[in-house]
Amino acid sequence: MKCSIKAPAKINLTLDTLRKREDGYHEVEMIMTTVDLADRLDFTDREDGKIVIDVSEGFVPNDHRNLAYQAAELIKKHCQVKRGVSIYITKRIPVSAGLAGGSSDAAATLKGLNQLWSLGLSLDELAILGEKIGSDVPFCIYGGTALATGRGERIEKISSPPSCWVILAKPPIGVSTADIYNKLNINNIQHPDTKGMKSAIEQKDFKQICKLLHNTLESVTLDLYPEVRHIKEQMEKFGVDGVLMSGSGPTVFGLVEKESRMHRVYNGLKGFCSDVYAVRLIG
Ligand SMILES: C[C@@](CO)(OP(=O)(O)O)[C@H](O)COP(=O)(O)OP(=O)(O)OC[C@H]1O[C@@H](n2ccc(N)nc2=O)[C@H](O)[C@@H]1O
Ligand SMILES: Nc1ncnc2c1ncn2[C@@H]1O[C@H](COP(=O)(O)OP(=O)(O)O)[C@@H](O)[C@H]1O
Repeated sequence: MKCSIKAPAKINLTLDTLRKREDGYHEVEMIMTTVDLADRLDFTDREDGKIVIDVSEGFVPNDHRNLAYQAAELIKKHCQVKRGVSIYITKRIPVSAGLAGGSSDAAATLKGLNQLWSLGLSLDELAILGEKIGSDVPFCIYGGTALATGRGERIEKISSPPSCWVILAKPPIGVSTADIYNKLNINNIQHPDTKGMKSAIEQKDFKQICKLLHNTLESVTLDLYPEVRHIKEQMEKFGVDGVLMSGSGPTVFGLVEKESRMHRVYNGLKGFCSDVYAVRLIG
């Protein structure tokens, strides 16, 4: 038995940090949406009970550190499955980028094994399993567009924004999410207008969506890594309609309505940044 699942990347249209919690996590409020840049996971059933991971990119761990491995182990134990699985991950989402690549692979693994082993779990049950792996995993289970609260694991689906081009540019650095949250000064934050963004999305008001893009982690990463600030400035210079850093970074995304403008921004960024993608918003 075999099956394949796509694992799309996410971007944060807003990311608000409300307070630091006693468990070390931050209470957040963020609007996330999926883009059509995706990893692909191929699952093959094994009779020997083992979980075997192989990844197209050699530097991504293929052992218990891989979030897909953790997801497979978790659902196998939860449902007392005796069978094993080989998982081949074709990576297309850049790693440690703020695009939830690992979380999306974990979510795809929960969904893929639910299908492969005919476990009959609902999306809500998969999301509850997923939050044990990481705060972004429940969102990746549902996909689409959502308001995420709590530490990011409480998901309320909202309507889709109007589709547009999304230019993603990642400088050649990896950012630690824990490090960025730790360096955030919680008493000196400019909060996004989350409600305003939600209603701009409902009204499919592209201009207002671009105006309200805001991420409280952005200034921390921009101050630490000037190359991220440089990419943001270049995106503005090439004429994107809206620009923001995704998650804890370092990927910066630009929203563009017109295809001709998308080509101009893409080509301009390609001149000095090797990791650039032009994709569609699919949330
Ligand atoms: C910042 C965001 C925004 O979508 O995305 P990425 O930049 O990772 O894509 C998320 O909040 C990241 O979610 P995720 O990557 O799943 O984080 P987790 O594994 O749960 O947590 C990693 C570490 O980040 C910090 N953390 C995470 C989530 C949160 N609400 N508060 C935190 O303080 C904690 O120090 C935690 O140990
Ligand atoms: N399947 C996976 N794909 C990518 N990275 C993974 C995976 N499993 C574990 N990791 C590890 O998770 C860390 C964060 O990866 P990723 O999810 O790409 O970042 P982010 O949360 O910033 O989007 C990296 O250190 C990477 O080695």
